[in-house]
Amino acid sequence: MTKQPTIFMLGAGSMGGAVATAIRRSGIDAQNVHVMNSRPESTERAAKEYDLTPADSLEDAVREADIIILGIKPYQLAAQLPKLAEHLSADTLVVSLAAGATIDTLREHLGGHEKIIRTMPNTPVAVGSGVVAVMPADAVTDEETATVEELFAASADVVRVPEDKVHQVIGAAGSAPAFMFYVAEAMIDEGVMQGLTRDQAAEMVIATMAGSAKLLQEQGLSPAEARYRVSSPGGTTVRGVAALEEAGVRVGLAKAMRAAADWSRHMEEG
Ligand SMILES: NC(=O)C1=CN([C@@H]2O[C@H](COP(=O)(O)OP(=O)(O)OC[C@H]3O[C@@H](n4cnc5c(N)ncnc54)[C@H](O)[C@@H]3O)[C@@H](O)[C@H]2O)C=CC1
Ligand SMILES: O=C(O)[C@@H]1CCC=N1
Repeated sequence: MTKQPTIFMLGAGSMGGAVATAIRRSGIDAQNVHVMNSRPESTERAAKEYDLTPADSLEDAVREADIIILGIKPYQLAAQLPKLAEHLSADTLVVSLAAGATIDTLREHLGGHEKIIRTMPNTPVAVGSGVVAVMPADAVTDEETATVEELFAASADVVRVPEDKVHQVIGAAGSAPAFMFYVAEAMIDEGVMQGLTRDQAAEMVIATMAGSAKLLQEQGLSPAEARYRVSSPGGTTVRGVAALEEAGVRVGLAKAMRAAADWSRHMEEG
């Protein structure tokens, strides 16, 4: 393997932690992944949980990094990025995970730094089954983008998209695990309502969700075709699907994706 990059994770919470796990899974050693959270105790906790190296000094961590991953909240970027700017080398790659922060905004907060890759990941990267959309700034070379994509390759479907598609990506991937969890939660609750234990209901619903996704991926069927194959004429499934239609679940899911995308646009407008 060629020399490993030195990576600095600024903020390893829900998403940064998942990305840190992906980076370690890609084969980067713990000594080459430095982390800093809001407080020293939180930094120590994240370093332990994700098997990373705690950073003592922001200045040193930024100076030593080949790649900096921004895992802080969008509203913190304006205050925190200028602190990084003065220690950045021109060729340090800054990778943002943040919703609602454009490459132009990031560049401005980083004092004109050009080597920026915007991404939109989702939390299943933690278990090696995520999605990461990658949006490089114009000044980033294909080779630099590939270096970052390699960090995610073992943990996610990596998709390069133009930056203006990020809002649709948030609805379909970034926020979407929460929509799936919501569906799972509702189905588990109803299973309990009907007399299954919570453990039984959770096991069945989660295994069915995972199995259904795997079936679509492996058999290449459209979701509609896969659904038809479950639906016996005059049987139980068609009645269930009719109830979903009556309850407006299809429209509800579409509205959820649209609301997430609309809010993403709103965040970018500031
Ligand atoms: N949670 C998710 O599923 C997704 C989140 N994102 C993006 O990821 C980013 C992080 O979101 P979450 O992980 O959900 O938030 P979080 O609140 O779980 O994590 C934020 C982390 O930043 C750290 N932090 C706060 N202030 C800091 C400072 N001054 N210096 C260093 N670290 C600091 C906190 O200690 C915490 O670990 C956001 O920009 C969000 O838009 C993107 C896609 C999905
Ligand atoms: O809720 C959020 O704003 C972040 C971005 C996508 C998923 N979580």
